[in-house]
Parts: sequence; structure tokens; C-alpha cells
Amino acid sequence: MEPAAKKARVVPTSAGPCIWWARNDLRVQDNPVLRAVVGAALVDKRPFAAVFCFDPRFLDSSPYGRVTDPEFKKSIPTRKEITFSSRKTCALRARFWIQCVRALGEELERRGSRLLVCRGKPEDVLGALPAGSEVKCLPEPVSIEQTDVEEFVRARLIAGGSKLRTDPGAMSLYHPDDLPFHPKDRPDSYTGLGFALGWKDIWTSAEREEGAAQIRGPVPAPSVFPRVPAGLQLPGHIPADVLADEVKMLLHLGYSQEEIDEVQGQSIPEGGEQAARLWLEQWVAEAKQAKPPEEQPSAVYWDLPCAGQSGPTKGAVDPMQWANLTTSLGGMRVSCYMAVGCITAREILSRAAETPFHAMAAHRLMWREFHRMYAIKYHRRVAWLQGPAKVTRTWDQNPEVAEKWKKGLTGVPYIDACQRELLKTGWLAYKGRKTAAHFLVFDLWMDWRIGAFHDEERLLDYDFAMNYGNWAVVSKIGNGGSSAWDGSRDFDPEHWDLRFKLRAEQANDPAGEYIRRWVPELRGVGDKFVHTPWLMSDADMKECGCVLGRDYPASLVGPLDLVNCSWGGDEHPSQASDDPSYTELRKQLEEKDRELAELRAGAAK
Ligand SMILES: Cc1cc2nc3c(=O)[nH]c(=O)nc-3n(C[C@H](O)[C@H](O)[C@H](O)COP(=O)(O)OP(=O)(O)OC[C@H]3O[C@@H](n4cnc5c(N)ncnc54)[C@H](O)[C@@H]3O)c2cc1C
Repeated sequence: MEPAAKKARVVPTSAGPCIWWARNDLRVQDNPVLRAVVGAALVDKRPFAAVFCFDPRFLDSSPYGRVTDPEFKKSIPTRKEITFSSRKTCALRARFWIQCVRALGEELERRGSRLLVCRGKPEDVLGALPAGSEVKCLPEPVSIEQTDVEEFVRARLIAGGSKLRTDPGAMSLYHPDDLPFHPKDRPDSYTGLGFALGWKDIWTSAEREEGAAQIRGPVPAPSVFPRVPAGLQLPGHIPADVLADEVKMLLHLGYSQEEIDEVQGQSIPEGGEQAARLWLEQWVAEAKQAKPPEEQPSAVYWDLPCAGQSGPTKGAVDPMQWANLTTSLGGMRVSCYMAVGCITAREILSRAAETPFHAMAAHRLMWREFHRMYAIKYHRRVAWLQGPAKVTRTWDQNPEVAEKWKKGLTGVPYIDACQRELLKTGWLAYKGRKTAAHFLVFDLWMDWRIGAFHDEERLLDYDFAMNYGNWAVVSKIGNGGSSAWDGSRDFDPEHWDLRFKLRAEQANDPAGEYIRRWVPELRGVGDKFVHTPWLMSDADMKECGCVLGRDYPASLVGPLDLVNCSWGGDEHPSQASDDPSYTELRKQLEEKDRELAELRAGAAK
């Protein structure tokens, strides 16, 4: 039985249909919004349909910022238009969305209902509903652009004699009514948030105190669907034959043939709720067989100093270590499904509880929650250059450097491998995103928004709160104070942080398998130089057929010494200063310094 409405409902005699405006909640299971709207339609004996809009504002190339306010009418007076040459959604992610929307339509049809898929601004599409319609949707309070769209839709519906209602649904782990604080007062540190919500130690354990804030369990799909409204026509409706064909759909959404050809050959996870659930079930099955995290093989662990960090640890378990990424420890790879709402954090957490990775899943899902709450609290300030902490710094916007970073042509092999993996697959593991972001901000000194906007375009799992929240952490422009956002504000002109990070990558992947996979120019380079090609002599370059500055770019940050890396007085544990091969490398490095500086200057021209 569907839930009864909380208050007595006043239904106008000319009642129009009940509409579920599907947004990033593309599923029928664990969807409280869908249950509520279906329940209301059944109680009121009104027809029901679902509507999804491909909104061109969120697909096209656009200046950075608020596509919903192109004339800056709602903005602060000092706002300037900035163009960072990124699309809001690349064709690869559009492909994924198309699959997810189509899968939802098929699921609703199997249940005797209907999804109308339209291309157009939601206010234009839903604004054409007959008077007396009642539209319900999931609000997205994390994103100023999405809250703008909600306002536009609400205004148009009211003008047309209809209504918009919202329901927090299950986008967050916690329902807002269950939080022990107002969203504006949420603790600024991750640890503090964990305690406030009753987690005993959110970093290491999934245990919760008695009386901890409740996490609602998943709810089933509606068991019955009301009749579909007869003859409902909406502007921008996409014909079934176009929707069924990915290429026709991409053309219809405004992607060029060239963009479409490129992404058709790229492999992505299958979109849709069923595929998401299957993905999760496979992870659960594997995780049940796996050793618990503490018994996993160890690695050299080094994290960039963004949100509080300790020195390098040898023998620690690094879940993000490259070799672990294909195992249950490395991650669930569910983020793309969560971003479109094919599956919820609540369902994932409840399934993960059956595995030895419960604490790990809780910790990561709580980071998601932390970022959602951060975005709700700081809202439009999240996308400002200076961030909520109003950090003043000089930021470079050099478009050539930006393009090199985006395309993975920086001459730093690990960074280039990360950036190219992102371009080819729409995916990058957390530590790759973080290292590439840190490199852009603290080694190339670029405006962080260029990177965030690029990730917005490219990530299959793009989500406003996760993307801009994580960029704020890396760029250290969060709310400041004694919190996870504080970290160190020190500059690092010697690239120590980067060098340590690359050194850890080198120690954990000595043959550079990850680099070779994504940077074909370096496949012939020997293990000794694959992480540090700037150390090759002319003879080495000739022998392996990879000449720096010709076949592979010279490093944009010069030759990096990964040997003499130390941080805060701590020697890198894998750095054996008496290792003869390193002594030799050091010598070569000095010789190469001058030569490569020249190469770099040449490449920058
Ligand atoms: C610069 C940068 C940009 C990012 N942009 C996005 C983005 O647009 N969308 C996105 O979903 N994640 C983003 N992340 C966070 C993180 O990289 C991904 O959530 C994670 O890699 C997804 O892989 P997974 O599903 O295997 O996650 P798991 O490690 O299995 O974790 C499970 C889920 O927990 C959540 N989660 C885990 N880590 C984080 C984190 N650091 N922040 C927020 N949520 C987290 C995600 O929903 C994830 O799917 C970004 C990180 C960085 C450093």
C-alpha cells in the first residue's frame, strides 16, 4: 500500500494529472518521491505520468557558472562572465544518461505506466501541462542552477493554475527531518559531522551510538500505478524511434557527428536501475569472498596535504593503490549510478553491511553526505573562485596550459595517464582525480575552476556537490577554520607534495603499468624512466624511440627529483639514500636539469 498523504488534500474539481518530474532519481525502487506522487494519484483517483526533460542548458557549451542566469540578473554585482571552453555535459555522459532514461521508461512501461521524455527547459515542458496538474519532484538544494530551475518551474506552474511540490526523497543518506541540526549549522569538519550523527568513529568503524540519527531503510517500488492520462502532449516530446537510437538521440541533443563518432567506440557501464543493482550485487558477492581491509596487501601510502594528512607510511593499506582498484577494496564504482539516481546511498549501505567492507562503505558514503551538506550550506559560494573561505590568491588562467592539462600533455607521466583515462572512459579513481587536481592548482598555479569545469564536462559520475566539494578540498578554498577544509595553506614552490605523491606511485607501480596503459608514447620507455622520462639521456631516448619534446612533451614543471623527497623531516620510507641506483639517478638529474629547462621553454612557446 502506498503511503497516505500527510495532510488532508484539497483536490480542485478540475484536477489535472499527477506528474512525477524525474530528475536525478531515475529509478522505481527506493524512490520515496515516486511513491508519494503515485500514492496521491491513487487516493485522488487522478491519472499519473512521469516526465523527464533533457535540458539544453545543461548540455551545451556555456560560460562557467550559472547557465540559469545568463544575464546575471540574480547574481552579485561584481560577477563577470568567464569562458573556460568546456561543455556542461560531454557526449559520453549524455550517452549514459540516455541509457538510464530509456531504462526507466521501459521499467515504467512494464509496470503499466509511462515516461514522457522531452528535450526542452523543464519550465517550458511542464509549464504546458493542463491547469490543475500537480507536479512532484526531488529538489536539488546542493546546486544553485538546479534550485533556479525549480523556481522557474514553480512560477510557470502556478501561472498556469498548477502546482509544484517537492520531497527530499532518498538523494541523501539522511532525511533532513532526521538530522539533529539545521542544515545551515552542520559541523564543518568531517569528524565532527560523524560524531553529531552518532557514528562512533566514522573514519574506521560502521558502529553507531545508541540514539544515533536514523538512516531510513530503502522503500519498495509502488505496487500499483494509476492510469496514464489520455492524450497528454508536451512540447519537445522525443519520438520513440529517436529515443531508442543512441546516435539519433545524441544528434537530437545537439552533439556533432564528430563528438558522436568519438564516443560510440568508448566503453561505459550499462546505464539504468537494473544494471546498477546488478553491479552492486556483483560487488557484494565479490566483497563477501575478499579478505577484510586490514589483511589486504600493503603499499606505500602517501596522501596529498589537502584535508589533514600525516607523513608517508610504509606497509599501510592503501585502498586506492592502483593494483587495488580492480578489487572490492578499491571501491564500488557506483558513483555514476548514484549521480543519476539509479541506486541510492541507503540501499548501498544496507547491502555493504553484509560484507567485511561495511566500515569502508560507510566512511565513503559519509564523505558524499558531507559534501552534500557543504553544498547546501554554502550554496552559490561553492562555485566562487575564492570559495566560502574567501581565499585570496593569484590564479593563472593560461588557456594553453589548461589545454595541456585537460588533454594529458603535461609531460608528467602519472598526471597524463590520469587525465587521459578520464577522457577515454569518463572515470578516474579518487586519488587520480585528487592528484591531477592538486597538480593543476599547486604546481601549475591555475584557477581551480578550470579543472572543476573540465571534470563537470567529462566525469560520468559528475555531481555538483561531489565535484565542487572535492575541488574545494583540494584547492583549500573551503570554509577554513579548524576543520577538514583547513589543511595547510602553505605554498610549495619545490613541488615536494607532488614529488612525494609521484614517488609513492613509482614505489607501488615500479613498471609503470598504469602509465603504459594510458600513455602509449611511453610504452617503449624502460621501467627505470617510465615515471621520470626527463632522466633519460639522448642515447636512452633514441634507443626506446621516445624523444622528449618530440614524441612526448617535456614536463611543464621541469624535471622532478623523485629521489630526494622528504616531507616535514620524514624520509620517504621507500627512499634508500644509499641505494646506488638512486645515487646514479641523482647525478643524471643534475646533468639533465639545464637541458630540460631549455626543452620546457621551447615547448611552452
Ligand atoms: C577533484 C575531484 C572531483 C570529484 N568529482 C566527483 C563527482 O563529480 N562525482 C562523484 O560522485 N564523486 C566525485 N569525486 C569523489 C570520488 O572520486 C568519487 O566519488 C569516487 O572515486 C567514486 O568511486 P566509487 O564509486 O568506486 O567510490 P567508493 O570509493 O566505492 O565510494 C562509494 C561512494 O561513496 C561516495 N564517495 C566516495 N569518496 C567520496 C569523496 N571523496 N567525495 C564524495 N563522495 C565520495 C561516492 O558516492 C561513491 O560512489 C571527486 C573527487 C575529486 C578529488
